[in-house]
Amino acid sequence: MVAIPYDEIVKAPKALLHDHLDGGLRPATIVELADGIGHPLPETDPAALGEWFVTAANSGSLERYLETFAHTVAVMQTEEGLHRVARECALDLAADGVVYAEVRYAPEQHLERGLSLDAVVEAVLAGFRDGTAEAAAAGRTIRVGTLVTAMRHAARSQEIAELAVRHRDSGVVGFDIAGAEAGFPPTRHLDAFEYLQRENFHFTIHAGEAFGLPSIWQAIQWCGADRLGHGVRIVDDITGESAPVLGRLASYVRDKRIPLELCPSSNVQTGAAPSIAEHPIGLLRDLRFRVTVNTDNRLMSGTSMSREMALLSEAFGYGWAEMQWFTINAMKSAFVPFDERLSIINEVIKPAYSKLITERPL
Ligand SMILES: O=c1[nH]cnc2c1ncn2[C@H]1C[C@H](O)[C@@H](CO)O1
Ligand SMILES: [Zn+2]
Repeated sequence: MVAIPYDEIVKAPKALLHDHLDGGLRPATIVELADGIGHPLPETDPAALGEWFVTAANSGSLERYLETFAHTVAVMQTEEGLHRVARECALDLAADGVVYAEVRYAPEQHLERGLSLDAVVEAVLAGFRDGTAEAAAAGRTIRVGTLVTAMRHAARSQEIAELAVRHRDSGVVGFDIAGAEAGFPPTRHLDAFEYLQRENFHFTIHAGEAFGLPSIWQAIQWCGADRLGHGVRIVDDITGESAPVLGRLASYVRDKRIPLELCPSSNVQTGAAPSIAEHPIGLLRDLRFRVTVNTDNRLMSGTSMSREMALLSEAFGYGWAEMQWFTINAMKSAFVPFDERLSIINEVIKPAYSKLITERPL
């Protein structure tokens, strides 16, 4: 089985739908910003801090994995901090060959030093605009859309949904709920989802990661989610080894082409999958669910979009055709308008992959 070399994956265009802004900081930036505000860190050497995040997040439990965010959220409490983190995020994704990204974060977690919700959103949007412009000037075109997240254990989702809609014309392309899943079903936030539907807005819901089918069912059938954040436990509704049989929910998800935002490394860390090689992405792709590949938290997983693709290529023997399929699936499922999606597919993704397939068949 031949895997695509990592360096070549970096050069190929990739689309990313599920990446947390507060899960993707550069370790050196955390050290500098933490120093400026007197926030104590477990490690002060950037390389050691990067390793600390990955080790601490390797807990096998979503709840413990989420505890590591205390150190990133702490340094994202000022306009300068938020702007810097967003700018660097756009630059890092562009350098990794990501041409389209939706990056999410929860504004309600960034109010500790007196910022308003709107000020948080504006600082992040400005950071993305500046990072995107710098990347373009260096010859790397990336489009970054923001998803505004509400925390599922809190009770601010209606307010956060309204915040997202208020900024829809300046870069916020969707809404999400995140945080611990068990005990916090998506239906707690039904008012917010119904409001978003009335506003013709888009949303995804973290579901089917640390909790199973009931969470996915509620996200889709009660809340009307456009996509599933993770959704990996949909495999619990698929039986039969040699000839898979889909239950009613799995059939519905596949029939309706509901996008699954799968995050292989993150799923291994939180215990949602035993290993990359045994990750349900193999089965779900074979069954032609609308599978997309994502990073979730680049810092906590020590990963990147290229690394996730490389791991899958090694584990499943995926070549350019599969990588193009994942990338087009993501672009088809993006929350930006149809014409923008189509132009990235037809003018950026397809030409690049046909060149790769011809010049370097893999
Ligand atoms: O994979 C995840 N599942 C649930 N919640 C998550 C995941 N990754 C990050 N979060 C949380 C922690 C962040 O502080 C928050 C907003 O980005 O979302
Ligand atoms: Zn996530």
